[in-house]
Amino acid sequence: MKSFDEDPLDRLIRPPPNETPEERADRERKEAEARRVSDEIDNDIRKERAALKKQQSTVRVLLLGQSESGKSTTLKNFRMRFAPEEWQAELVSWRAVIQLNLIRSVLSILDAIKAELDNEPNQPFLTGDEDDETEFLFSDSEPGHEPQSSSANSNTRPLLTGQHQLLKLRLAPLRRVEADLKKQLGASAEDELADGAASDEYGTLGRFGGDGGLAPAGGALSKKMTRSREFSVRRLKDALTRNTSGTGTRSPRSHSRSRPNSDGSGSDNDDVDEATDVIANCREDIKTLWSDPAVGEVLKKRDIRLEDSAGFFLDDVDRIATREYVPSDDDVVRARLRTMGVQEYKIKVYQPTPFLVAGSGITDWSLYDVGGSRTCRHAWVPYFDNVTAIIFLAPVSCFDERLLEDSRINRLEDSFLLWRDVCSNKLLEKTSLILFMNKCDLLKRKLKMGVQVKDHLPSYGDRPNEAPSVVKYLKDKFRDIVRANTTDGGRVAYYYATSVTDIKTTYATLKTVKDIILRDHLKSADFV
Ligand SMILES: Nc1nc2c(ncn2[C@@H]2O[C@H](COP(=O)(O)OP(=O)(O)OP(=O)(O)O)[C@@H](O)[C@H]2O)c(=O)[nH]1
Ligand SMILES: [Mg+2]
Repeated sequence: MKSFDEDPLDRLIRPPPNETPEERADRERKEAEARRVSDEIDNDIRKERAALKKQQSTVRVLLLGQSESGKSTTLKNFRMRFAPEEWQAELVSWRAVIQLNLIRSVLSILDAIKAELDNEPNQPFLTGDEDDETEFLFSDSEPGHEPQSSSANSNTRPLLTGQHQLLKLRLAPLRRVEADLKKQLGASAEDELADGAASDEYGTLGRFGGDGGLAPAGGALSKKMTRSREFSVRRLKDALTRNTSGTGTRSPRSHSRSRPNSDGSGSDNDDVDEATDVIANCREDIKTLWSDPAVGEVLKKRDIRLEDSAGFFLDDVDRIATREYVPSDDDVVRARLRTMGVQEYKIKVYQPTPFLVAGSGITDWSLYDVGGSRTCRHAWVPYFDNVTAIIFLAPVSCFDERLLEDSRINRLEDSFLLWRDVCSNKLLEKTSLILFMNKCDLLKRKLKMGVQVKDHLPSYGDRPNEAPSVVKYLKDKFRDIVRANTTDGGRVAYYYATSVTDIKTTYATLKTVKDIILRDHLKSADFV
């Protein structure tokens, strides 16, 4: 009689009766192989689960916005505060970038001097599309700005003398240093080509063409002149590692010891690379150039405002053009290096209670910094998948400026269109939206100088021409775009007025933003 206690499974796996030793060995071999395969599968499943968990627990933040909106600057602030060791280790390798920024300003002045000495007319920044009359939200009256005619120079007394000619010659070695530094950082010919050759093939996120139809703005020429010297690198981390030692991989000076400094003191530091040495030798000449009233007049006449351009370090020559120069936090935050493609930064952020993940105080963050010019924007979309938060940078001081890559488009208009694309993108439906209305310091400066918002943004009407009122007005506009472009009109976005070159106030904002992102992340991952 069959026992009810008998385990049916046991019966199945029980060795057959009368098993020969050979049969037994064969069975055991097969069983061992089956166990090995089973263990392997279990292992793979475990690994996949761990990877998925890690991916889900990684906070992914995308920095978006047009070119020169402040994305990389925001990222630098973030890394400085939340990955301080890595930041400190990287500081010295930014020296070459800052030196290049400084040289760029000097060479822009030398170009202007050359143009003046050659009696070249001030070239207006034309695109060939000036007939397009389409109006959007913005108008382009810029009272008082008239392009200069080519005969404007001929009747005036010469501003420059032989002294300026001499200064130009003495500073000429900086052209070679510029080329050397770019090579060292790995700025490719392709990158430099991209500087001036942006097409309008891509709209905001690839969907929109330019419909501003506006005449060129006054500041465009000055921007164009400095922009043509702008550079970028394919992989910032690689470029910086090449310079990590500060002097290590950079070529030692070869000729400079025989040359006295422009202050006549002679060079005394043998352990310095050639670029730093040449720049230090040029210090006094750079100062003379920048403080010269006639040069100032030439720049003004040619509508070149270096102070307003990215990576402006001419007021810091005394500190930077030395052999001992080590960049400060502020310098690195203000340094300009155009982003190409998408650059990923992984950092570990320590988060004290109450947002602990599975008992650990550390969260993995992946921050993505993207190139903001129109030709770069098609590269953003693949990163929209599974992104925790977007920090969108909209420079609010740009209400009277044009895109460098398409001078028909007002920069503020471009930011609105881009924000609209982000808000309405299905892939980003669950993503936290954080808007930085950036460059408030420049907005204040511009309004103080008397630039009228309503002249460029007619709908602003007779509201006060003051920063708080402008920021509030723009915030409402951005919020209206969120409401109009999301399925549930109640989607929450977070708005901040920022000046991200101010590292102190930005720290306060970033602390709040970090908490918001983490809270939303934990909520969506069901950790809380
Ligand atoms: N005064 C001022 N300058 C700013 C501010 N934010 C950024 N900048 C400067 O503007 C320049 C451009 O900033 P980036 O952060 O490089 O701009 P980006 O958005 O990364 O630009 P792309 O890499 O071209 O897409 C830099 O020289 C910054 O120092 C700000 O709030 N105030
Ligand atoms: Mg950038």
